[in-house]
Amino acid sequence: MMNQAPVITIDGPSGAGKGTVSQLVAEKLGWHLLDSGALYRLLALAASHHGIEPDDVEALKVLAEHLDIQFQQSEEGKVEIILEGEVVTQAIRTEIVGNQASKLAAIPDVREGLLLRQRAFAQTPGLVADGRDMGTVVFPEASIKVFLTASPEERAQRRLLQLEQKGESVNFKELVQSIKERDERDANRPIAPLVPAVGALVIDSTDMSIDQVVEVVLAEAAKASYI
Ligand SMILES: Nc1ncnc2c1ncn2[C@@H]1O[C@H](COP(=O)(O)OP(=O)(O)O)[C@@H](O)[C@H]1O
Ligand SMILES: Nc1ccn([C@@H]2O[C@H](COP(=O)(O)OP(=O)(O)O)[C@@H](O)[C@H]2O)c(=O)n1
Repeated sequence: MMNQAPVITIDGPSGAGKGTVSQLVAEKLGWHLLDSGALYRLLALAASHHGIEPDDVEALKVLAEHLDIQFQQSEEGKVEIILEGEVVTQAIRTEIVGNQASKLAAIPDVREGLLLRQRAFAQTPGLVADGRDMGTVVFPEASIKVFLTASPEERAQRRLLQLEQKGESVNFKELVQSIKERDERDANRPIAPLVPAVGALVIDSTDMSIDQVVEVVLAEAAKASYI
């Protein structure tokens, strides 16, 4: 499928900073944003609401194709995520939902069910897409592909701070373990595994600030004359 609008893909493991960087780059460019992980998280939450078991592939595929979701801009400019009429912006961000999402994301029919929905985000003036397979599968024609990573300990530390800021208490060792398990599952699944796309710019953000990472991506955008 050819996408008319330019696309920047930012893939990588959990806690690498994809969501934060994608949002800042999209704001700077005035482009749309696709948080593809949110779709897998929403599917996991919806499946649990509907009592659909992880092995009921047919029901999961139908659910993926018909997920009733909305991304609504609030008055303060924040995006609220609505699932079947209920605000779930925070509810989808727990480690439990992330883990469940990663299990469902290994099912080929589920990925197929979400594919067209993701491609539909590629609208003018452009799209910044964040996930695991944005550059490899969903937008293989993307003009700029980034693979953003950081050490597992650094990613767990960032996630810890993020969860603590939200008032959640988490055990650091369990978090490192959970992140490593999720990385392993995402990287070793047979379909759309987490790997850098051919030609991707690999950024290891372990010792970089958010602003430094954003600068590197914007420099690529400038080279492509998007700025
Ligand atoms: N380079 C960085 N240095 C320090 N903290 C970062 C960096 N990038 C992201 N963070 C923080 O780490 C947390 C996880 O980032 P997030 O964008 O949610 O990662 P991802 O989408 O890859 O899972 C956030 O609290 C974010 O502010
Ligand atoms: N494009 C994508 C995005 C997410 N996912 C899956 O969905 C899970 C949650 O994604 P996420 O991007 O919200 O996770 P974090 O990086 O924020 O922890 C991941 O662990 C992946 O298994 C995927 O398979 N493909």
